[in-house]
Amino acid sequence: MLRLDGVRLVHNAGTPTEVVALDHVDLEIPAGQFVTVVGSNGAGKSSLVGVVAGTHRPSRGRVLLDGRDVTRLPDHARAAAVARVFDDPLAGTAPGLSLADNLALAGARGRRRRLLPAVTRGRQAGMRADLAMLGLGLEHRLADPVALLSAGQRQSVTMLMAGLRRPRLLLLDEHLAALDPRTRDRVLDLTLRTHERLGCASLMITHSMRHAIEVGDRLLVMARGRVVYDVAGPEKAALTPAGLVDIIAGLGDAPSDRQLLAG
Ligand SMILES: Nc1ncnc2c1ncn2[C@@H]1O[C@H](COP(=O)(O)OP(=O)(O)OP(=O)(O)O)[C@@H](O)[C@H]1O
Repeated sequence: MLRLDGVRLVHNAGTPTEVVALDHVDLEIPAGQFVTVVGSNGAGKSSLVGVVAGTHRPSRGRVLLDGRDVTRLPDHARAAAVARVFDDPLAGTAPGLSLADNLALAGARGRRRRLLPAVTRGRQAGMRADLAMLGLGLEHRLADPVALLSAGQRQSVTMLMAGLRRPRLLLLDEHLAALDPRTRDRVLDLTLRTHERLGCASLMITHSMRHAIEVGDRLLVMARGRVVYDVAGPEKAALTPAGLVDIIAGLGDAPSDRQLLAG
């Protein structure tokens, strides 16, 4: 589904602040596979997501989605196929619009029609059913502006909206990082259900060693812009948080305090 061939990404190329964020990245993720990604601060994880989403253009190499070369396509041209959820819970929703309008827009995203679709009674009932699954009481607040929701409620809605777009690829960029433990578990549960329901490929960046090991089918470790460790199945299941920290530390990248704390 997703394929990267020899991807290199250089920030601020040709200037004194030039940084090689990705180098020689070859990666193939089939539809239905859920991949977790860990690595120290600055290892290149967000750069990888940016290259796949189309916000960063590689200096070398190719990005293919379902066999189609999208390397030169901007992010908005990939929006129908790729949904991205950021670590900032306030980033994924339009605060001035109602919850109903945000959900309606999510359903229309990536399609040709740009106008806000009418929210019919039937659609409202569907929205209420989706929101009820979050267990946050949001099914009674369809008319409220999203700005009135808490950060955790907004991130839950953002995850719901990502699924409504029926993407082929879910990019989760530390999307659980800012949430309290209970909301984090709910959003993770919703993430996994969305992945299963869509049968899409998913790439989840995390600083939680436990999530990296316990969630998904395959685990990648990045260091200095490269994928340096790639495990799946029993080998992944046999890892421990402490062992994974040791692997990262052994790569010469000191694990951050955040990783150690996240365990
Ligand atoms: N827009 C940018 N301009 C210049 N350098 C950048 C930019 N974005 C990232 N970098 C640099 O590229 C490298 C990889 O950064 P990236 O954000 O991909 O790492 P990361 O693994 O996601 O880190 P973190 O865990 O801290 O979020 C770092 O050295 C970073 O400073």
